[in-house]
Amino acid sequence: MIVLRNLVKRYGAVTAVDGLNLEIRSGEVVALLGPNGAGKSTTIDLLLGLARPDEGSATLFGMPPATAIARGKVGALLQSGGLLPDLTVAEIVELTASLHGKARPVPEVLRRAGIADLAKRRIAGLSGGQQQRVRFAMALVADPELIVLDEPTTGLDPEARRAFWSAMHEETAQGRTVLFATHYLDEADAYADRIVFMRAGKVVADGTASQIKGLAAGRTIRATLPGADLAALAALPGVDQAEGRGEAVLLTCHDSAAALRALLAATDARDIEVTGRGLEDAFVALTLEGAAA
Ligand SMILES: Nc1ncnc2c1ncn2[C@@H]1O[C@H](COP(=O)(O)OP(=O)(O)OP(=O)(O)O)[C@@H](O)[C@H]1O
Repeated sequence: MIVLRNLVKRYGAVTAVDGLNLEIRSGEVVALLGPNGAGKSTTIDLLLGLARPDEGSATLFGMPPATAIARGKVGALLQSGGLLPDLTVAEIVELTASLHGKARPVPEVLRRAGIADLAKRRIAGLSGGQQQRVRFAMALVADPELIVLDEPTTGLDPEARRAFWSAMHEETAQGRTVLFATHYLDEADAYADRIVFMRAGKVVADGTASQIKGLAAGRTIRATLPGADLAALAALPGVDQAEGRGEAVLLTCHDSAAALRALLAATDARDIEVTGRGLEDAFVALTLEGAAA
């Protein structure tokens, strides 16, 4: 559905996107994650045809982006712009609908975006979060097969974020493909089937949330073990490092199952907890790797 081949975009001395390759298949929900300035928004601009690549190509549905968009196959929610302040909420969504051959009924779309009660309000008087929901309604109204969202929940309060994702869930249950850029690790973890991690204009990791978390290597075992011999624990199979914490020990492991078996066989450890690393650890690890490179 989306094919990006060797995409390069330069702004003067800055290479915002640096030889990016990405394919997204129909029905996938993909998060584009990465630190500030990684090139997420530029990638979205290139795939929507809003910026021209210096090298490489972007195709949507096998067509140039502008053609796919003109056919109403793509709905997009961008970070800013796109709202005419003097129109009412219903008017701007109707105007967007009128630009497309097929469109969903406007009242249904306003309900889905949680703004049915704002239909007669002028855009200029809305809060930032309410305007963001209007953009969401505009993205949905053409009944697109692909929805592209650049940081869709920025400016939304926690309840509005939850409502937004619940609405998105209903949309994806109908088989839509979604690509969203986000800074919120919990959103990528909870809502994406696949996370594409970008850094310095390149894709540096691509997989399910648990595969990406796995890149922050290993799990931690915590157990109560008074008077532990830390050197002996560090030498157990599967263990990389052993640290003391009062009466407890903390084992960093590359193979937690082997470490657990050995720990139980060799010691009287009790109150044992095994925890995986989170997406935050992976985010920091992937970002720092780049800083060191
Ligand atoms: N119009 C522009 N002119 C000059 N530089 C730009 C322009 N747009 C982006 N850049 C630069 O390209 C790089 C990538 O920016 P981009 O906005 O794509 O990153 P991002 O991952 O979306 O960041 P953020 O998470 O902060 O929104 C940054 O260094 C940015 O300063």
